Amino acid sequence: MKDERDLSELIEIIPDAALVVNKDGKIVLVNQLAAAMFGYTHDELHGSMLDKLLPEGIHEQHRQHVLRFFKAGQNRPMGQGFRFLGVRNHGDTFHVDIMLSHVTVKHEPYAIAFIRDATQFKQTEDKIRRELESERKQALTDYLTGVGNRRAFYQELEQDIAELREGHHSFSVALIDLDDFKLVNDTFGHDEGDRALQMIAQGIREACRGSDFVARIGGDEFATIHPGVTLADTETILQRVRSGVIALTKQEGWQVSLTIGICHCESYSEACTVESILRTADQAMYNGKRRGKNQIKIEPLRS
Ligand SMILES: Nc1nc2c(ncn2[C@@H]2O[C@H](COP(=O)(O)OP(=O)(O)OP(=O)(O)O)[C@@H](O)[C@H]2O)c(=O)[nH]1
Repeated sequence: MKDERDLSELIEIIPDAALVVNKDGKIVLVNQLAAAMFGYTHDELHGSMLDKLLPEGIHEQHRQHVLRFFKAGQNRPMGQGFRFLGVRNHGDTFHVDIMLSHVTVKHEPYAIAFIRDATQFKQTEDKIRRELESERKQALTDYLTGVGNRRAFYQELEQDIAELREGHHSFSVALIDLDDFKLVNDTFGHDEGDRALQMIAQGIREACRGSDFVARIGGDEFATIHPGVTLADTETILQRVRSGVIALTKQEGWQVSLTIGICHCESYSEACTVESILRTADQAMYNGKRRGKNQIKIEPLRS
């Protein structure tokens, strides 16, 4: 670039908001589009510090950024992860995408910044992020009861096994099967059966601790994971689950009891796999069913 005049003519004809700052962060040139974007007249911005266009909270961070930019000597194309919050004349903030290029005028280094209002872009990004998050949640939630589904249960269990392997907390898994639930459907109808499942899921969740995980993994079968517990703690929690659900269903006239099988993992061993933990808890539950239902059974985890 030959001189400042060339540069000021150039930035007026480009179709983006643009400004030129020296290495102290002072605005030495600004085009009409940039002034309008930030709600100033050209003269109000010309000669001001760039800080004027940024929220106070990021002034220091931005100064460091300018220093690094002049030191590194590299340009930053639009869309390469450089987004700042701008502040307009009247104080409202908005997201801006910035492209930075080095320019030398009479042997002095300057930065030329092309600025785009990213408000719309940011809103779209946020919307997509929220939609993805909600889809992810839905994919892991049981549609009827709102607790986790089978897929979520497997994910959670795999996570707990991985943490146990790294030496973290012990955990227990319980399979909770409703006794003679068919009778509820047969007596009160399927819709009432659905309502019973919803209330039972809620009852199980309320009887568990906040850190426990509850899922419905089959029609009338629930599963829970209890991190950081001893076997005795697990029994206490599941006694509470059992008596809570019995009281709740008695109150509603359904009279549902539970048979529960527990597998406790105290420390990591080769036997700590999803399959063998579930097989063990299932065996315990099956023993409970065989011995008359409405009880809690525990099986040791074997390889
Ligand atoms: N309302 C409703 N019923 C369901 C749902 N999923 C499964 N069931 C019912 O749950 C009952 C399960 O029956 P079984 O597997 O024989 O079990 P059970 O009657 O609880 O008997 P035991 O497990 O041997 O004590 C069946 O009547 C299914 O129709 C559901 O989403 N909604």
